[in-house]
Amino acid sequence: MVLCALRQQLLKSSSGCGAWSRLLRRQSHDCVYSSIHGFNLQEVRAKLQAFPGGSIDLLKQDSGIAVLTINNPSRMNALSGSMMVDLEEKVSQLENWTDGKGLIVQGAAETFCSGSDLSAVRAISNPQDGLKMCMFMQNALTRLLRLPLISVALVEGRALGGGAELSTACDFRLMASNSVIQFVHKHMGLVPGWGGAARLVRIVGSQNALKLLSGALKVDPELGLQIGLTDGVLQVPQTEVGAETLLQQATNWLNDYTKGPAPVIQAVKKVVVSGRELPLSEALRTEKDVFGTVWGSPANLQALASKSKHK
Ligand SMILES: CCC(=O)SCCNC(=O)CCNC(=O)[C@H](O)C(C)(C)COP(=O)(O)OP(=O)(O)OC[C@H]1O[C@@H](n2cnc3c(N)ncnc32)[C@H](O)[C@@H]1OP(=O)(O)O
Repeated sequence: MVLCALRQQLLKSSSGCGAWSRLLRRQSHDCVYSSIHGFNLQEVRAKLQAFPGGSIDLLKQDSGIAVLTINNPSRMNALSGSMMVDLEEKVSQLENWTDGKGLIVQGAAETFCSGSDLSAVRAISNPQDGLKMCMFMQNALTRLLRLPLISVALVEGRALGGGAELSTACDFRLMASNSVIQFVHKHMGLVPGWGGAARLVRIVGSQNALKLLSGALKVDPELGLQIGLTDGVLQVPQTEVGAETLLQQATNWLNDYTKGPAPVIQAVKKVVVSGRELPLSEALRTEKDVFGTVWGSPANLQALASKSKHK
């Protein structure tokens, strides 16, 4: 993300046309805010680091599926300032993971995330600091959603406030049978600020989003399925030995969408992101560029040679 400001500068000084400026413009989509918006990344990072606690743990597996764990159990996995910085660093690592295909975001100790750490929120309750944190988290969560990996939020227990917003920064949400997603912002005198409202409207439509935000409704798996916030329900394992854990169930679910070579899976995600976010002409040009990376690739040539049938 340090590169954002540089890219913006290059964009301004480039002639405005041609492949190079198009490439720069496309890459600069990764950041919502940079120095031209008065956003100073280093300053915000330093401010957030003053509120330590917990961690964000990343496990990249040989299968190409990574697990990102929000780990602050004594505060129901609330996000401290240092965890926000940690999250952004882990997103950077995932952006550079060439062998990656999928990502599962989960909470430690049987709950997802209770939002931002209220002790940090109280300490930075002035508008200037609040907006800086908001811009930082919008950048980090936008980059999370745009990763060239198929991502799933595994929601167990509660996803509250910023935790609910975090769940919308994944492509899919799987809810454990005992779980609840709740945008509690109204009860805190707030609205979502980490991009959660914009993403929610795109996931469930504006009517449902309005109900969820204005009523601070508790979304259980049944309601989640009904409105399209949830893509599947996982059974909380009983105590018997041999029962599948929620993480195993989520991995099995994700496996259906991540079978195949990493470059192909990543290309699929890229064309969907551009279709979702760009105006049609630009999305079509991006699709052409991504198509160019897989046409004649080893996976394509191998499939052609095997004369595969799709019965
Ligand atoms: C972006 C905007 C935001 O995210 S604003 C934050 C929105 N989130 C909230 O308001 C959540 C507030 N917390 C709660 O409602 C409850 O603690 C929930 C999560 C329902 C859990 O209840 P319960 O199972 O009874 O446990 P508890 O209250 O005893 O909590 C255990 C310890 O965790 C803490 N905790 C919980 N959430 C937070 C949080 N967001 N920030 C900081 N600490 C949190 C509780 O204070 C409690 O700590 P302690 O054991 O009293 O020291």
